[in-house]
Amino acid sequence: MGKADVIDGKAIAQDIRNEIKEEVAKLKEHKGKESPVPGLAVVLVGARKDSETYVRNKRKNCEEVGYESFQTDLPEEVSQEDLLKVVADYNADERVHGVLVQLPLPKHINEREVLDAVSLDKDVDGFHPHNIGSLALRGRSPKFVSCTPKGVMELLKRTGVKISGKRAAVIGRSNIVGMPVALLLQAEDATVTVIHSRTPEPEAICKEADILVAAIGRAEFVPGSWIKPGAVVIDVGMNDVEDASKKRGYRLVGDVKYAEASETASAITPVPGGVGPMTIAMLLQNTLESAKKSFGCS
Ligand SMILES: Nc1nc2c(c(=O)[nH]1)N[C@@H](CN(C=O)c1ccc(C(=O)N[C@@H](CCC(=O)O)C(=O)O)cc1)CN2
Ligand SMILES: [Mg+2]
Repeated sequence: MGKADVIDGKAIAQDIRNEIKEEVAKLKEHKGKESPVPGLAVVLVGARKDSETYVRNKRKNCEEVGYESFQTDLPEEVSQEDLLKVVADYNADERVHGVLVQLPLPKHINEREVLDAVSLDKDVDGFHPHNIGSLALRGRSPKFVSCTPKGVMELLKRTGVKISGKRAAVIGRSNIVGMPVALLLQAEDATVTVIHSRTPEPEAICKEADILVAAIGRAEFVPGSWIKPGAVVIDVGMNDVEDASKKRGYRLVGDVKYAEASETASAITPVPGGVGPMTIAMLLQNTLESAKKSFGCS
């Protein structure tokens, strides 16, 4: 296929888990035999297959690095009040250093109120408005950066991509990916343009971008002809496309036409195996940071 280097998010995420595992072992040595370990609590509402898979993977990854994990499964019809009570209990639980509610939530739940209810000190998803808002303010840093945007930045850093002074384009302006990624790139001194559904001539903007981040959730929206020669392409999209030849009846594609873009880019993330695996690796990293603060060793 193309000439671009493949940015192997799966392998980088494994490196990060190995690093975390070592740190947890050191933490245990440092704190002695009776030492507590980092703890992550996940709240899952309803029975969406995809959410169940992500939550199962979070648990598996916690086990791999030596964390304790806690999980509460609630029925689809759970009341707002009962969900908030579970969050409040985990907020107060000393064994727990990170609390997250798996998204999306059922329609009758007020998602904003739920995200606001997660303790700022345990907001390892970084979805609390205080954490997201701090990204936008110079001189202020969030306690936690949300996992997918943090994963994008980590992939760029670990691949040795220079960000300062570069032009970046971010396609998509969602609260949990596009907007924070744009702010993080800007904080690293990139000149960032955010492209959304009303942006005139997105193609012209993309063609100028040294770093292109696609996060709109539209299957293969970006053709290879939009890529600047030598650009680094980070594809955050995870779109299901029907495919009868696959066991699960669909295959996963990104927001970028991968084969075409690989001909022009210098480096590109695949889907699957690019940004996706970094999300949980960054969640583990945030949980470790939180635990270290609570143990007084950061
Ligand atoms: N509370 C949260 N909810 C959701 C988040 C989140 O960060 N916090 N992100 C997504 C789901 N997610 C983790 O929760 C997640 C999504 C995808 C992957 C991943 O590894 N994807 C693989 C492909 C998986 C597949 O084959 O289906 C990849 O891209 O290689 C990990 C975590 C929404 N909700
Ligand atoms: Mg800031």
